[in-house]
Amino acid sequence: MRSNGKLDRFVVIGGGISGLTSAFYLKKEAELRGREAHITVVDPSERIGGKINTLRKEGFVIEKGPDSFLARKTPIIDLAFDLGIGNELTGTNPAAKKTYIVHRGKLHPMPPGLVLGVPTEIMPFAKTGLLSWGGKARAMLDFVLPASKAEGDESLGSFLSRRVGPEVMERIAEPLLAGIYAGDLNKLSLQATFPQFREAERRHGSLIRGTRANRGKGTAAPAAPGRLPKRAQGSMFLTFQNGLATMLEALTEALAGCDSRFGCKAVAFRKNEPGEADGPEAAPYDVLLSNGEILPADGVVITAPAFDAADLLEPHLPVDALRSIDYVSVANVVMAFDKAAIGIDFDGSGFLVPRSEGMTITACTWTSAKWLHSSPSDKVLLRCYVGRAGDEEVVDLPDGALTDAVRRDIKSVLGITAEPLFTEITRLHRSMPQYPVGHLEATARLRAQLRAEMPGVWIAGAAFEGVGLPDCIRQGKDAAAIVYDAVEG
Ligand SMILES: Cc1cc2nc3c(=O)[nH]c(=O)nc-3n(C[C@H](O)[C@H](O)[C@H](O)COP(=O)(O)OP(=O)(O)OC[C@H]3O[C@@H](n4cnc5c(N)ncnc54)[C@H](O)[C@@H]3O)c2cc1C
Ligand SMILES: Cc1c2[nH]c(c1CCC(=O)O)Cc1[nH]c(c(CCC(=O)O)c1C)Cc1[nH]c(c(CCC(=O)O)c1C)Cc1[nH]c(c(C)c1CCC(=O)O)C2
Repeated sequence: MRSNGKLDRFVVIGGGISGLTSAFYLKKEAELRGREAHITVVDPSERIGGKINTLRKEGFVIEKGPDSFLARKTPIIDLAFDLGIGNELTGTNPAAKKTYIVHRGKLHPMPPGLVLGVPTEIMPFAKTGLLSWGGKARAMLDFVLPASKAEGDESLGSFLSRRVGPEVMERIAEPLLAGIYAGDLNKLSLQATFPQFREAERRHGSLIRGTRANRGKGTAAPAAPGRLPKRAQGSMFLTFQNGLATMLEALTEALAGCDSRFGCKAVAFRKNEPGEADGPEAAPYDVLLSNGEILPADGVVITAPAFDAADLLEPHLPVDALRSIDYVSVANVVMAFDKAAIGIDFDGSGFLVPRSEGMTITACTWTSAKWLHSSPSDKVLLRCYVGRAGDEEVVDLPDGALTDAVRRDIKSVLGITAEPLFTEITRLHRSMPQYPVGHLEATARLRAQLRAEMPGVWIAGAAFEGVGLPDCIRQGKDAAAIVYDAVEG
């Protein structure tokens, strides 16, 4: 495959966590293989990191995008240690582990034993004020309803309403899962989001029984917790004590010697047939940039969102798999207060709001309680979320109207009327990919076509095999090995 005897040239499209990880591990692959690589990262934004966006201000560490990751998913922990920043990891405040759900305007603690909305302990579930007796009884039918014999994918919503009934789905599962995908459960693929649910039904004849059997298996602490700093051990969620941007800073340093084009978009992609392009610069692919530059490439990793990736690949391949991934727009409103002006000592990480409550916010994180490093000790930091599938117009309300709506909800649930010290609004348009039913097969087909028709080109990132930061990192790392294998031939 190599057309230039000395150098392997790679273009990474997208400077979010998937692309940066890919560039980092491409560099490592080159070292391992004893080869020399020239790597260029391209991104239309002037700012590195894609969705990751940490603001450090007045002693606060404010996450405007993702705020943490699941400790049991190790690729991000491996990357942290590969980057030499493992000692910066930190866990949630052990005194703020509870999560609440709003029901009829009031906060109810999530019953202990819920795993992703599935009850695994019967007593707390039986006692919760979140559900009616009918709703609880309907959920218990899961123990006796036969497992579906149908093969193939279905929606998360159809599965959950089949197994535990509409009330558990609407009052618990939907808000909880909206706190991951901001999605409509009736459209999200079960296989691409929670394949373990279907597996529980298949193997144990019941979602609840299966979830109980799996509880503790790989769900809590990460493998080899001993390598984590003490303050990170035993926590389900982790982050860095100076924010997720720590990872971007370490990656920037590790990628010194690589090239980048920030503020510049990849606009097209040319595949050169052998013999078609000549000269010392000739390469199997050319990536055309919005500034008119052409980057010759032996290997390309595309990590742009599916709709942007589709524009690039459309002239070469069928891209319906990419076009069928919808994206939901969300926003978050972060407010800082003087602790003295609030007068509540919150004992949880935050609360979720079911759609049926008719509020603007979908969730609220009591950030200063969940993450002790995030705020000075005499301050309170709240992060409120708006926008979910079917309710996205709210994201584009003008700043004043958005803040007013959020403050109305905070007043009605928490009684907070204090004036914020400052407010930070972040809008993330088309930011949450919604994996449609059949997503995994469609992705596999697309990748098989890429392998066959465009060796050396790969596609990875949040649109494909998991939206979580660790999943993006795993995909970026895999992409580096796959693309390098193809380039080395
Ligand atoms: C509000 C929000 C909260 C979240 N919270 C969490 C959380 O707490 N924990 C967690 O694990 N995950 C969370 N996620 C998910 C996670 O943040 C994302 O899935 C992940 O950051 C995506 O990384 P990525 O590199 O795949 O994509 P992105 O970060 O979107 O990067 C893709 C990049 O491609 C660039 N691009 C687009 N078109 C082109 C082009 N033509 N040429 C070149 N570049 C292009 C874009 O500018 C962008 O920078 C959250 C997501 C959102 C939106
Ligand atoms: C309770 C709650 C959740 N999520 C949230 C709360 C609010 C209160 C609080 O902070 O405690 C906040 C949140 N987190 C996320 C959203 C959606 C996007 C947005 O609007 O910003 C929202 C609204 C993304 C996410 N939240 C999470 C991810 C990562 C998912 C992954 O790694 O697969 C994302 C993109 C993690 C998360 N988030 C939640 C669970 C149960 C999980 C773990 C899922 C699992 O065990 O697999 C629920």
